[in-house]
Amino acid sequence: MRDLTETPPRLEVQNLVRRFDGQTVVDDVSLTIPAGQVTCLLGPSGCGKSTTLRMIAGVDMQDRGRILVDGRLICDTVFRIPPERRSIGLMFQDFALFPHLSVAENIAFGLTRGDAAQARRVDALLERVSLSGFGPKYPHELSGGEQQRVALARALAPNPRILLMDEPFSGLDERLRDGIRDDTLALLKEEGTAVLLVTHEPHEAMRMADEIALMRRGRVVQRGAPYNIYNAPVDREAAAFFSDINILRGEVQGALTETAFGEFLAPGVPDGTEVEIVIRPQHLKIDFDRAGRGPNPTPSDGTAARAEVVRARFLGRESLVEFRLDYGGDILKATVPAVFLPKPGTVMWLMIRRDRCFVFPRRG
Ligand SMILES: Nc1ncnc2c1ncn2[C@@H]1O[C@H](COP(=O)(O)OP(=O)(O)OP(=O)(O)O)[C@@H](O)[C@H]1O
Repeated sequence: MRDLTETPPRLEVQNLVRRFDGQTVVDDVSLTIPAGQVTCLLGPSGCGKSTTLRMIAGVDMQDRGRILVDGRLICDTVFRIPPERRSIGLMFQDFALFPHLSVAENIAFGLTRGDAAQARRVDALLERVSLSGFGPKYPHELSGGEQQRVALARALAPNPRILLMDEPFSGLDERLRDGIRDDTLALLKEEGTAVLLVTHEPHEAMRMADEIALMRRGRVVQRGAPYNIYNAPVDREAAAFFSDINILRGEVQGALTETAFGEFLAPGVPDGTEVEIVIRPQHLKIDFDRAGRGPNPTPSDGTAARAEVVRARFLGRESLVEFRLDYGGDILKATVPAVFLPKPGTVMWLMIRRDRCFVFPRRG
């Protein structure tokens, strides 16, 4: 129960369910977004992100659940405020600018027509998205990035309480995207709008979000700040969504599991349970062989394991080196933020940053 003196969240989604042809595509999704916060709904293609957004926008209707804006019910399964009265702005991947309207007319589209305040708002937004003087132009005269900025200005013009964005950067040139993401975020923060942004790109969510809601097969499996989602994933799949991962397998005996890197703690896991230890490639440490010996064990990195280089590639920002462990023969990938290209067959020693690996009971 919420304290009645507390300000309600700008957007609250409670237990949304949507089924198509007997298939549940959105399965008990709940979200809360305060004013001024950007939440990214992140997940693979087909997991139900856009369907969730469409229900909040009011262009699709849920089979179960409620949607509230500033504590006021806007939609449940019997009551429904129409989309245009929800004070929710929309911005989609294709920008959907009206081709027969000028830039200024596009931005003014959702505003009360014809007053001086409207003209001022359009001018201010054009200036804010660095398109002063573009008002009389038409969408086909603009680049993709410029169209994106007009679409953003149009969505924000009526001061919506909430802005829903569905893959808003995916139509843009990859090299421009990060700059446009940063500019967009700065504007959203200035306006103080609550934003729900749908994306399948972890990089985009990490860059834009105050909070990430990680979605999989219709369900939100984890919510939290980008740092927490990345560094404390709920399961192996959640870890793998953000980067390549390495997996070591073991069986628990006495709350410990034995690996090539020594023993790992598995507190509370019953004896005989198979576990997976997940490590991101940047959290493997590489050391040289010293006449058949590796570095000494440390409390933070455990025991070193002997391995041979299988392959090394330079990727621009980092080198990716694949190793085969002597013990068990597993292949592990390590990244090094430098040019590091040891020859195949080179013997090296690997250590694992214990504070950066996750132990999960093995599934299926
Ligand atoms: N109107 C519809 N009728 C039937 N099935 C639908 C309908 N809309 C969506 N679906 C199905 O629901 C599932 C979720 O679709 P949704 O578009 O929400 O996924 P998404 O996570 O946004 O994926 P993407 O990133 O590819 O857009 C998909 O399997 C899709 O085929």
